[in-house]
Amino acid sequence: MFPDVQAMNNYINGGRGGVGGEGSGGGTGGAGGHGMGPSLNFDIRSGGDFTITNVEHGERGIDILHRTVASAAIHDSAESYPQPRCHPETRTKMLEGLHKWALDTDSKTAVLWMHGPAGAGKSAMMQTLAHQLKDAGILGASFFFKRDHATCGNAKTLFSTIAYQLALSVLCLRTPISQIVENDPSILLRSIETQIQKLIFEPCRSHQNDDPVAILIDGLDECEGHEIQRKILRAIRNSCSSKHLISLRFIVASRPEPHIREVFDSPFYSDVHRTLNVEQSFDDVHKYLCDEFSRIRTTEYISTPWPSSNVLNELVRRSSGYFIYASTIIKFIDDKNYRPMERLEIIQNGNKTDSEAFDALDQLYMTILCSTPRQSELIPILCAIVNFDLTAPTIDQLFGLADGETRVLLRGLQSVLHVPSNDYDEISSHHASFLDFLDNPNRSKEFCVGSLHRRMELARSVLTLCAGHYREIWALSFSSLTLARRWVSFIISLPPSPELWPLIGRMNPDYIFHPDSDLEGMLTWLRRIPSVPRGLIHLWKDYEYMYSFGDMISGSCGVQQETFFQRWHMFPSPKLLQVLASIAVVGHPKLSLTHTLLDLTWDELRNIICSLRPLTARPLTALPTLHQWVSSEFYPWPFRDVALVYIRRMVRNLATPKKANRKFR
Ligand SMILES: Nc1ncnc2c1ncn2[C@@H]1O[C@H](COP(=O)(O)OP(=O)(O)OP(=O)(O)O)[C@@H](O)[C@H]1O
Repeated sequence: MFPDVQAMNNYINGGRGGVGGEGSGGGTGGAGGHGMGPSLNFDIRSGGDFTITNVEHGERGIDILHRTVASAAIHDSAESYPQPRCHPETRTKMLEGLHKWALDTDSKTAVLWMHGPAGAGKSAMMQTLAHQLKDAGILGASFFFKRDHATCGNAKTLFSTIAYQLALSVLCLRTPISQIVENDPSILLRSIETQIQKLIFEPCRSHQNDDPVAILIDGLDECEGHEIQRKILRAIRNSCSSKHLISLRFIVASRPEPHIREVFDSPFYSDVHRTLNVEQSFDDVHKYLCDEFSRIRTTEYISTPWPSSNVLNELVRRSSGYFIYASTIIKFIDDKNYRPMERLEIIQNGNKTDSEAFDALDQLYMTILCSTPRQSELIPILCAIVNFDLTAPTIDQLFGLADGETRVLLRGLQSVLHVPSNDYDEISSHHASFLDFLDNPNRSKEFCVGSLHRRMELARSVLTLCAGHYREIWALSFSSLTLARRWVSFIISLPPSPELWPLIGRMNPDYIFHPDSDLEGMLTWLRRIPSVPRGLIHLWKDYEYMYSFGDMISGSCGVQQETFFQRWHMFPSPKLLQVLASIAVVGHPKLSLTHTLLDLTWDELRNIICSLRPLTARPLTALPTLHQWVSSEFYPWPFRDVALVYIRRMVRNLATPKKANRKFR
């Protein structure tokens, strides 16, 4: 299993019909008895993230597999639209070479590593290649990693997503892959080595397909964790040693990060892979710019020849042959809020002295930022965008701005930022290089958001927001949840500063208890400084205890509830039993739910849970397990009470119509 994965497998078995009635004499049989509804068995494993797999009895493996798929990672996913694609007649040679290699059944190599710097055009090539291979009928699967994305930013579903696509694209693999999952659905929660082995290599070893099958993995460096990235490469390599009836061709694209290069350069990979460096291409950029300017001329009814060939050549030179520069200036010039010719003039008037690849890009970003009004208000917003994934309304709230103000402030940055027109998608950068640029003081100078001063300013805004009321609708938006989850890691990345203590002490715990909150990290951070008030450490120790309480229960070897209380000569209060029942039912990271549903203040909840600390701190304390709390014969009523509170709440929610068009994730 992945480390830190919590999993719940629900096995849902179909209902049984009642026995038939008895016949009497020569008459007809009596009516059938009562049937039994479906039964639900669940098994819970502990860890960090939580995955629920409902396995319906008799369900096909392919359907079980489908539910784990990271659909946004697939090359033609609607969720990730628009994906970068190569402009027609660009990168043709490299694409042809890749195509040929993927088709070559005699090739000695089974893995190709495509590398190139940020913005070189790797993803655009991988997208284009995926479509070409699909048309040629040899695309087995694709997976496009996206940094920090919930499903595409890590490797948890990499091989199940690939296996699912293989089952659909290679006819002879459909039944074996489906059968493997059907026989053992827990395969989807195993280590990546086991998954690749069982879901991909074993079926390919025993089934025959004449054509090779290509598997494209883009942006390996965007997958969370260097060690996982290495593991993926090792797992792929291991497969090359065994004989398959189906020839698999892996194309892996990434930036040339040292830890990835090390794996490919090691003897382990020596004779099974090829490399392809995505190099600069001035001709391709020239072609792209010519075509794009011609398109803009037509759509904007510009009759004069524009731009002149000198200007065009200068732009090509400044791009250093990389598309990131070219595509950024086209987005800047093609902004429907402005006149294209004036926009091009702004670009031309930027400082022209540097020729290094990304100096030109930096100048471009500088020029774009300098052309925006209200820069001093813009910088804190950019700092928030660099550190968190946020929607425009969340940013309005974070900085106490009037509704819609963030959109107004970001209007001039459309060429570098994607600001969705709806209120529930997060603002993102068109290209990661813009965020890298903003973070680096040597590059972005006065616009830099990576300085300590800027980050402290953001920390104050975040903590002030988190000290306030937890608004339910606001809290349901994905971006505010991201903020609530990530604020701890952001704060503890700062050097400790006394000016933050009062704000940290005033935080509303609704923002604290989330599945990914690093409370231990926060406490370590606070303890590092001798001047931190003791009361603050005490408060956070309590929070940490409250948060870890559920873990203690689930990790315990288990004793009966009444044994537990008798052992410590304790007579549990009704409230304590209700709190335990609620934690057992909704889980400990969701303490906010227990606090709201049982109508307890945070101080009350803290006192109740922390009253158990002296008992659980004693060595060899065995706590009842979750199951024992829930099924207690000695104190059964708190569970009944809690169940009633929850049912009432659910009925009330069902009776309240939801706001139309609001997207909850
Ligand atoms: N051949 C091309 N034709 C048109 N646009 C391109 C081409 N190649 C890249 N681009 C554009 O250049 C920008 C950067 O390209 P891309 O995202 O593919 O780079 P990358 O090498 O994958 O970068 P990173 O390593 O940062 O992920 C994108 O906006 C993309 O649309």
